[in-house]
Amino acid sequence: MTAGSQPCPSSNQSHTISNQSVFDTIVIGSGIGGLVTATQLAAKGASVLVLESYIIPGGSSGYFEREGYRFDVGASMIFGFGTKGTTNLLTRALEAVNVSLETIPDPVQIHYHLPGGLELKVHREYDNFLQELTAHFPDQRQGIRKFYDECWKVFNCLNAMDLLSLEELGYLTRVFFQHPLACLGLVKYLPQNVGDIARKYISDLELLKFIDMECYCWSVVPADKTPMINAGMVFSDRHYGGINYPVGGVGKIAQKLVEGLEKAGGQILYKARVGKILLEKGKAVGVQLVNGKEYRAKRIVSNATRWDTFEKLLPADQMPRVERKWQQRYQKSPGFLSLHLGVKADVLPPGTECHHIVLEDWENMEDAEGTIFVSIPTLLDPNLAPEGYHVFHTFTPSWMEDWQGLSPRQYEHKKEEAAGGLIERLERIFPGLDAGLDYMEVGTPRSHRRFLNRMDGTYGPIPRRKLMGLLGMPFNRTAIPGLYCVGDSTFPGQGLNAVAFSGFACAHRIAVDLGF
Ligand SMILES: NC(=O)c1ccc[n+]([C@@H]2O[C@H](COP(=O)([O-])OP(=O)(O)OC[C@H]3O[C@@H](n4cnc5c(N)ncnc54)[C@H](O)[C@@H]3O)[C@@H](O)[C@H]2O)c1
Ligand SMILES: CC(C)=CCC/C(C)=C/C=C/C(C)=C/C=C/C(C)=C/C=C/C=C(C)/C=C/C=C(C)/C=C/C=C(\C)CCC=C(C)C
Repeated sequence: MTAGSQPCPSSNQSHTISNQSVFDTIVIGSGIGGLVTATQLAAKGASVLVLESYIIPGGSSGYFEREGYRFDVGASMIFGFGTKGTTNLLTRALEAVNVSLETIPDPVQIHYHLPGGLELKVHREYDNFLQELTAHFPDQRQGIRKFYDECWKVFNCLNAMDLLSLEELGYLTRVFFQHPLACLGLVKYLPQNVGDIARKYISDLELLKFIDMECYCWSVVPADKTPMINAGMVFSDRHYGGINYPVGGVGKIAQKLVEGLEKAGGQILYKARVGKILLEKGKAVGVQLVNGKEYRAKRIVSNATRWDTFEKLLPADQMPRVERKWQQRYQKSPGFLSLHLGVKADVLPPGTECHHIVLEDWENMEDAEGTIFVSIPTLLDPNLAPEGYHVFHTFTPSWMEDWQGLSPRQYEHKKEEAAGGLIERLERIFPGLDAGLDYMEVGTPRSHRRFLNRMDGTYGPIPRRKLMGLLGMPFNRTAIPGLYCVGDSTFPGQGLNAVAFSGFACAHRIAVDLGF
């Protein structure tokens, strides 16, 4: 990825910001977590300034354009655009600032191509999915139904209530009186992981490996380390609100949120890289950009990862004890090696689905370049590529260590070699892929660190060992008064709908703190 032909940011990108001495809130970073916090607060009447180091908003949900193709940089399978219930947090976040986005329903969440010829589609229709899975494991029929039905129990609890800050006693009391059973249900599942529940119902080892993959492909850890609350959301919402792709690409979500933010009186500044969070008497009072410019606010929110926040924006040697403890529980997941491909349309057989997972040997599921993810968004929105071509985003876990200490030539060579290996493996599913290539741009964890500002290019935090479900994930307040975190290193973790939740919660907590 190079910055060369990035799209221009929206119109008011002059570097002047209204002459305000102290904002109610400054948000560092315009990922979806940061933007949901900002829009929620602006909608409540708070004065908000978002500072984004890049030239467009969105972070991992951004995009870039090359030769008529529009590529999503990271997030590609979008939850949270449902039309009913309370868990459709992206729809709600947009609505709160009077904007909306057209989306295209995806009939199949994932087409799995797994070891031993296990070919399987997760249909939007729950019963169709269960039928297809049961056809592969007929003697596990009951267990399959019971396991996935238990995931629905979690989802139904969440989908019954307003989702706001669990750090705010008034909300907790209200929600408990309104939905006592749903709250008790969630309390029961908060410390649990998927693996233990799956093993209650399922005995077939291959099926348990499949459940591992069902978790791994979004949580980057197997079922034993994946919190049940998150699985309840993912395994049910894909059949409830569904997976829906934004018309115009994933980048539109952030663009619309910015439009809503500005309509509500909030401001955003691009190319504004925060170098330091300013503290006075131990309290966060402002930020300093790397160019020396300072902005002050009553509350500071960091949408940078926890590692970036507490090791770079604040002095690493003064890290609060709770943050050290958090680092003992969670580590950085690998980043991704991403191939952004433009491919001739005739490579794809009719009926090809948008999202694919490819793995040849169960032993390699968690290895670097083990599992391959493919997303072909032009099957839903053809306007993202020139006529007759598709966008073909292929990515696979990859560690920063493998890309360091290389000369520019070695780095380019290694990228080409890795891309060649992935394309060769994908030829089994998409014969003619290599010959049909029209364009290729390769991103590595180094690209993610450079363009998304994520330490080591990580996808996000993963437990170092089996933890008690979600109980170890911090909420939005931090040990530093006046400083909050939002995004995928806060409860409940990775995923656009998950970071949208963290944004709702963070804004709610700040609004109560500031008396809005
Ligand atoms: N990283 C990936 O490759 C990837 C892939 C798929 C999905 N996702 C998803 O993307 C979401 C991440 O969302 P998020 O809200 O946590 O944040 P994010 O990482 O998407 O966005 C953070 C934003 O903060 C900006 N930023 C960081 N440090 C800054 C600084 N010092 N000054 C100014 N700006 C700064 C970055 O440029 C970025 O725009 C998660 O849902 C994750 O699961 C990520
Ligand atoms: C009061 C009392 C007593 C109590 C209380 C209790 C309570 C209330 C509790 C509550 C809780 C809550 C609210 C919670 C919440 C949660 C949530 C919201 C969650 C969410 C989640 C989500 C998620 C996880 C998502 C995710 C997703 C993802 C990550 C995705 C990804 C994807 C990918 C990567 C893809 C790829 C693939 C291909 C391409 C194939």
